[in-house]
Amino acid sequence: MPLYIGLMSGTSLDGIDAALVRCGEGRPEWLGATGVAFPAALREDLLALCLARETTFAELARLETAFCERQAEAVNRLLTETCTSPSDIAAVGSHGQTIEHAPEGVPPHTYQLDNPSLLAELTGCTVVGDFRRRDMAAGGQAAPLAPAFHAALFTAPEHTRLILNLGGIANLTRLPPSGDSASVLGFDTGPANMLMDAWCQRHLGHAYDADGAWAAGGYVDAVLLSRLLDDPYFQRPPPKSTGREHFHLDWLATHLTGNEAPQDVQATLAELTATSIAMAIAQGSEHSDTYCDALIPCGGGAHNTDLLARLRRHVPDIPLTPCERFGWSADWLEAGAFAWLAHQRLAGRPGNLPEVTGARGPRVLGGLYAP
Ligand SMILES: Nc1ncnc2c1ncn2[C@@H]1O[C@H](COP(=O)(O)OP(=O)(O)OP(=O)(O)O)[C@@H](O)[C@H]1O
Ligand SMILES: CC(=O)N[C@H]1[C@@H]2OC[C@@H](O2)[C@@H](O)[C@@H]1O[C@H](C)C(=O)O
Repeated sequence: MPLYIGLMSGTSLDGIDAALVRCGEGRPEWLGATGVAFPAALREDLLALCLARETTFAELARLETAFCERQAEAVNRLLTETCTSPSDIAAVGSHGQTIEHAPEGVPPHTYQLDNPSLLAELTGCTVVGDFRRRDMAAGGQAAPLAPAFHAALFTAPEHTRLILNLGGIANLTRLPPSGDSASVLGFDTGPANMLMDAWCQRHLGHAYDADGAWAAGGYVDAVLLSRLLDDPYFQRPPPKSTGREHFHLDWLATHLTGNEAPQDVQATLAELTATSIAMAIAQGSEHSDTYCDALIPCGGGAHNTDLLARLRRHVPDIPLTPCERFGWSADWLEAGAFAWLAHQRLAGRPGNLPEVTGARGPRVLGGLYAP
């Protein structure tokens, strides 16, 4: 079965994840992975671009090139670590760095910084890029795309499973036991770590709250929590997707009185993530009479013990089941999704689930860049 590399650099802006995956007719198989952190200056520049959304073409090209060089570093390191050569790789699936995601914009748009042509030159591999825009052109949200991959990986007869990605943003996939892709549910539930990371950076100077220890020592401010949960995004029915454009520190500031202790705000943000996920799980169960037997957390937030404890309290009936039990690491699942999506592209098969994204129909996603 052919080998693929998936590259994902998510909304947390922490760096590039690369996963080596064997894809064929059966379940995708995880073979190895590596990560390349962004140098601090690149991270700052990317974050500034996401927040200010103003730049020059020359600056855009500089960032795109620097980003692409880090991607090539990740691919080449993964090839070395796994004793694999570029000729063994059917394709590299490159997500790119989301700079702006505005499915409700006029016109709707989603922009991922990427240069698949340069990546093909730097790695000697075929590259598939630009995965999201075809779904959006067909009227979809262009996100989340991972649910189709989750379905290929985790669907099992007689099991209803939930996959929960805890990145900057949280997205939930609900897989029915039937394997009927039309019944898969998937959407972004709201912030996972994005607000907690930004608040932690502002008050402690740390990129994130390791294990959620700071949040665990604070008190949830019930009034603030209820104000945050009043945001219409949480009540909106799917299809829906979101990002940094909506959930940022200025959004949080509009709900603060200024008298809150920073640590209590952190605890409240952790509770916001857990509560909004629990609401999304309940929403997903409304039209189903099957019992969910596994909630599988993935993404960096799967390491946040405080967040997982809050989730357990909100959803006591569904066992939290480690991704590793299925032969995959929670840290590399999203990168694996883009390896699988590249495989779908080469096979001429759709990558989106229209029931998830709201697109007019299934579409083959991504453009192909030969080496
Ligand atoms: N030990 C840990 N304790 C607490 N949080 C952690 C830990 N390790 C990672 N994280 C969180 O995980 C985040 C990174 O997660 P991940 O790489 O899955 O996000 P992403 O892929 O960038 O985002 P998205 O899935 O929204 O695109 C960090 O920013 C941090 O908040
Ligand atoms: C526009 C964009 O980059 N969205 C990401 C982000 O990160 C998590 C969530 O928001 C999800 O919708 C998506 O990524 C995953 C890989 C997806 O498309 O399934």
